[in-house]
Amino acid sequence: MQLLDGKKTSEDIKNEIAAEVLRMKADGQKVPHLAAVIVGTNGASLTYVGSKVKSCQQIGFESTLVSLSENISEEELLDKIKELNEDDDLDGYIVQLPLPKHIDEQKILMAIDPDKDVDGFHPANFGKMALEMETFLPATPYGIMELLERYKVETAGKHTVVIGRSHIVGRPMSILMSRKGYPGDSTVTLTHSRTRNIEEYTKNADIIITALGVPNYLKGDMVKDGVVVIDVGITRVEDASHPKGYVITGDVDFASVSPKSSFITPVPGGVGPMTIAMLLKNTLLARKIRSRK
Ligand SMILES: Nc1nc(=O)c2c([nH]1)NC[C@@H]1CN(c3ccc(C(=O)N[C@@H](CCC(=O)O)C(=O)O)cc3)C=[N+]21
Repeated sequence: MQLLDGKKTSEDIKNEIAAEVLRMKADGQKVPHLAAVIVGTNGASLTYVGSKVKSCQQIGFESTLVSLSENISEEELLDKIKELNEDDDLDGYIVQLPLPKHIDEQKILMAIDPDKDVDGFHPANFGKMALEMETFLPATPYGIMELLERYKVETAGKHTVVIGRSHIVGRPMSILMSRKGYPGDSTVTLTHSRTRNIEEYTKNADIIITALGVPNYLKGDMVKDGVVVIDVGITRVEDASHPKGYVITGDVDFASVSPKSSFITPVPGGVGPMTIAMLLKNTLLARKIRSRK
């Protein structure tokens, strides 16, 4: 069993980006500028946005945090988005999800300028991804592809089973793994809440990618020997014995699954940190594309 160390790999990637930022500076070029919009004060969202800002400082990016009230109207948020689209100094931004219920998420994501959509959530970018064109790949799936590549995990002709069909993880992941080239060329099954007898798929999978948000869902008796397991789940489970009052728990029952696996991501320290690194990589790409125009 080998750990796919997302913490270390994300540090490697950030160091690579930092070196490139230094070169840009030495050339007198503008450094990448990323903004994050956060509506309300969800604890997990704050943690994520906080580490994004910290990472920007670490690698020499400019960053802006746009903190908005939980009670902001959809119209006001759309005005803010328009402002960010028109801000020539800004290379890319994300609108942290989920948004409060009174705001139509789809409408907001559609309003983001696709050239600044470093999350890769806009339909134009999602379409480009599916058609194998150059674009911003959604950060979490992109991070998983990067982990597979850096650890030289074989994917061609393998049976990949994705659990979960969310627009930001499961669905794009299923597309990326079936795309031509490496990592990809996989035969993909996309399973979800309406799938019957899911173990029949997981037991026959060479690679399993779980994006469910159900702590410890995948058990050792659901997988075959030698399986590659990617755990996208990050649920805060209350635990009074820990200083923060919770533990971050994945979708995979690590104790029973890891002995049967060839490669496996830990939680925390797996896919999560990779997501942030790839968001930064997308922002670097956004800056490069904008500097050509
Ligand atoms: N527009 C948008 N884009 C996103 O990419 C996006 C989003 N909204 N909304 C929320 C989810 C979640 N997400 C995480 C990223 C990093 C960690 C991460 O670094 N996790 C650490 C643990 C951090 C902790 O202590 O909570 C780890 O797994 O090791 C977690 C979660 C990005 N998301």
